[in-house]
Amino acid sequence: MFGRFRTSKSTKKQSMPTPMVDALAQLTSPYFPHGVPAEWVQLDDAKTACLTLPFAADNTILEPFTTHPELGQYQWRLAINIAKLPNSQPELPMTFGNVIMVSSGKGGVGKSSVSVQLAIALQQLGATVGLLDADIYGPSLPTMLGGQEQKLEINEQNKMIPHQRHGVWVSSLGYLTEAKDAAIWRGPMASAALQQLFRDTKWPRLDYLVVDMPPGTGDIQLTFAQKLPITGAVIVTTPQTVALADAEKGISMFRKVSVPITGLVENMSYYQCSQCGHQDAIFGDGGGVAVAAREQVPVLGQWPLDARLRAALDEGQPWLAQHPTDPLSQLMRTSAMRLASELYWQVQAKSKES
Ligand SMILES: Nc1ncnc2c1ncn2[C@@H]1O[C@H](COP(=O)(O)OP(=O)(O)OP(=O)(O)O)[C@@H](O)[C@H]1O
Repeated sequence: MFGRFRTSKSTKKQSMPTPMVDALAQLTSPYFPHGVPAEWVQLDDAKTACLTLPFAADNTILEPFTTHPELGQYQWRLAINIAKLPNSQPELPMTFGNVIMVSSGKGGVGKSSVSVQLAIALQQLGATVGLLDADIYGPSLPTMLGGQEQKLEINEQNKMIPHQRHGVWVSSLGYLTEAKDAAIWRGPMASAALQQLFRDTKWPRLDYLVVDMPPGTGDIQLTFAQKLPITGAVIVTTPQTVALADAEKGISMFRKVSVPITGLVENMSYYQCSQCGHQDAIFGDGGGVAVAAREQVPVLGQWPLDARLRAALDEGQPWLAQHPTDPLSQLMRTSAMRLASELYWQVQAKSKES
């Protein structure tokens, strides 16, 4: 289901009819804010077309093509060839793929859970993904992904070999030390350790590196945002008023250091009763969406508070990995697709400005 061709080269090139080029340019979809560039499409033959995307996606992105009066005359297939985008530190070499920081002003809003699930979702969308646990005071990724008993190996070049968990390459202090020992690290020591973890992990060729940041907007987050090559940041918040003020602080911190905010995930948006399906906005209704609108940040998704998500993470077996076709997993994959496309389009827009 999630396998993807990496390139779309076909031997014979068919020329594209003008109505098709026009329809592509005018196609409307959240993933294509400016239409679809004709060079992303290739006709395999008179009836089949291939869309090659520079960001991670699954076949659901083809829906507006297959239902379009003009484009729907073709059978569509999807290929991806993920672009390596410029980052916030142009002078630093980009060896980690596109770096996405997942951040929250307030603790406990589900930042680590969202990081894990976005990383797995991006991998399910055909990308090679790394996940860095920068939440140095409480590295929780080993619990959420499992494999705590297996310590990270160090090679002859003193580089850490990341673990592969549920298809994602993971590096965490929690795989080096006990979580309780990591908590003693403070200030400059923590900041240096983080940068070391970032650089001294022997990542394979990644399309995306998702970084689970420590909660808050203090010095450590600021140093990290300034010193590392970041492509975009994701803000996680609950709809609760106390979380929203901190989410806004996070947004302004990233803006101060010129890191683009790719989008916002509103986590625990509502609770859905597993018995009757009734939805209850127990942390308030749409607060994250309102902040996003005010700050002009795209909403990547509104995720429910769901006991199945929590139980799966507690067991080190994330829901997405265990139930990839479940609607809840599709919802998280849709957010990841939105993240990948926003990252691409925002960076494109910025490079056109400069
Ligand atoms: N949408 C959700 N539905 C159910 N449980 C959730 C959801 N999101 C997070 N949780 C649970 O809430 C708890 C806190 O989540 P998590 O550790 O991801 O938060 P955090 O913001 O990273 O916390 P910290 O500030 O400690 O780093 C975890 O037990 C997690 O499984």
